[in-house]
Amino acid sequence: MAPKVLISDELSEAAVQIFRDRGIDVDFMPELGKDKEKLAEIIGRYDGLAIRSATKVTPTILERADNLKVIGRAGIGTDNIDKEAASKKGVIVMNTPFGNMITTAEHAIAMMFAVARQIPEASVSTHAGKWEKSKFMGVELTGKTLGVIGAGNIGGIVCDRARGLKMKVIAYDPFLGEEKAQQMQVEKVELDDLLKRADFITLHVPLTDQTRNILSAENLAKTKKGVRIINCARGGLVDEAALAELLKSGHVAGAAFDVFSVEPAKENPLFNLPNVVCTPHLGAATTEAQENVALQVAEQMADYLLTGAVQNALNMPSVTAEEAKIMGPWIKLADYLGAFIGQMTDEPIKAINILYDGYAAEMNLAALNCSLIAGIMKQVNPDVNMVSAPLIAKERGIKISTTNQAQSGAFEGYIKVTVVTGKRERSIAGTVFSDGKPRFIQIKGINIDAEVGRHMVYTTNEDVPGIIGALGQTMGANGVNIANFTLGRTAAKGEAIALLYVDEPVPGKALDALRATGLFQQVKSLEFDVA
Ligand SMILES: NC(=O)C1=CN([C@@H]2O[C@H](COP(=O)(O)OP(=O)(O)OC[C@H]3O[C@@H](n4cnc5c(N)ncnc54)[C@H](O)[C@@H]3O)[C@@H](O)[C@H]2O)C=CC1
Ligand SMILES: O=C(O)C(=O)COP(=O)(O)O
Repeated sequence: MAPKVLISDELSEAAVQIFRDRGIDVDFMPELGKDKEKLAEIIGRYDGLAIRSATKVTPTILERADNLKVIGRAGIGTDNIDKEAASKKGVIVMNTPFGNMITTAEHAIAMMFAVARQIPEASVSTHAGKWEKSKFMGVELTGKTLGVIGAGNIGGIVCDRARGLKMKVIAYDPFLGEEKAQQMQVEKVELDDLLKRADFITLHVPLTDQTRNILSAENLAKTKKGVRIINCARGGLVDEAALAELLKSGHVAGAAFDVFSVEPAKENPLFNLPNVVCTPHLGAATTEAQENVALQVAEQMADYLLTGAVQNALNMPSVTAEEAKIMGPWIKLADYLGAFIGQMTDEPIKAINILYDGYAAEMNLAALNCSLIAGIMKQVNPDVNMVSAPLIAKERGIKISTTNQAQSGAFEGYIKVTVVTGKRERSIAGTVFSDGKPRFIQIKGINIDAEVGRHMVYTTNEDVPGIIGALGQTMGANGVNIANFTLGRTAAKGEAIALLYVDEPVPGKALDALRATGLFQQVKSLEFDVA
């Protein structure tokens, strides 16, 4: 059945066409962004959800999103998505980090001009036939100091455009390297220095716990008298009430805001103050940007739903379409290795150590790790997937380490996983043969060559005569048909293991009967997600 995607925001219709062209069923219901009850009611039907900033993806929505695999944000900011809840639910969150950055930077520059020359108010007055030429005295930008808070993609473009306007640009961004700042020809400063020196301040940081209220009442009070403040990033970054007071007192000469702490903003402390320019979150609102982000998000979501390729995800490593194709069997192998060891382990896991050898070490290890950890964690919670597994493992305090090494043996490459519990260490290794089939190649250090079956039985025993007979007889007596089996041992009369392939899940009484023979140290039925 074709995957189903819901578009619950005002995306360009270009996205609808892309989904359809790629064989995805799509419902275009932009009104749902404002109707959280209705969204919660129907979200369960969809594999994908495409949004902008109006749709709030809350834990309540995610709770009902039983089929959801991917949320695509046609834009940059994802503060309207509860990413932790999405990760726990195993839903990938992706955005389009570049599609609207130029447009948004241009809006910030436009807002800076608008507030420097009071263009909106002058326009309203002129329309009213007032001709108030002396009322609207402005300031020049040339030679003024622009303080940029957050010099990433958008902030970086703003810096570039501002330098073109002959402004002196200073930037506060703890993650901006000195070398990069030099390349951008901006002076990297501390926040207090920026607040003290800037004639104009523009914000370009995401809204996070660290940036919330970054222009607090206290920080606003440190600004230079006559400063003008532009916010085209997010509401919540500036204390709007404190700013309103400083505007009224004349300490702040003007403000230009595109974003507000509550949106849609029906009322706000900044509304109706002189020289405050407001736009309704128009930063990304150009035909070019909307086309870019809609096309990109639809392609990315379709790629993921149809091929497993992951691009621009915030809670999952990227996997290109090409990698998804080559790595498919290896991702499956990682899942099987995890599933094997997860089913064998009853005690709390302390650490998972993963070794990648040869060919395997050259792959996208982050994605293989996610699959392997998911294979293990699924045994405890069947809802875990590649997205949620690392988070759940971390929550349980499981230490994960990976090592990679050049080809060391007969195989072109392999993966070996060792799980450490309070009682023991257990390991299994596997590879993918040229037929594209994953194989287990070593269990407990004993070499074996075993394909992966849907229903299997694993036994360990001392290598003595009569074991195979006992296995066959006991299974037969309990109505279990053995399709195939594989054996391995350390040495003659040493430790031996057997893997049986059976047609159906093995009944408990058959396993008990095997145990009752007294011939086996371990008897365990195993299930694998084999198509
Ligand atoms: N008004 C609108 O329509 C639009 C608004 N935006 C907003 O703009 C934000 C920035 O977008 P991009 O530049 O593309 O993101 P980005 O990730 O390229 O840049 C953000 C920068 O902020 C810096 N940063 C993070 N924490 C900081 C802190 N505590 N103090 C100072 N700097 C910090 C980062 O180091 C990074 O360089 C988005 O997160 C979004 O909220 C984006 C697009 C449109
Ligand atoms: O991309 C972003 O972060 C934006 O804020 C744009 O928001 P919008 O898609 O216009 O609702």
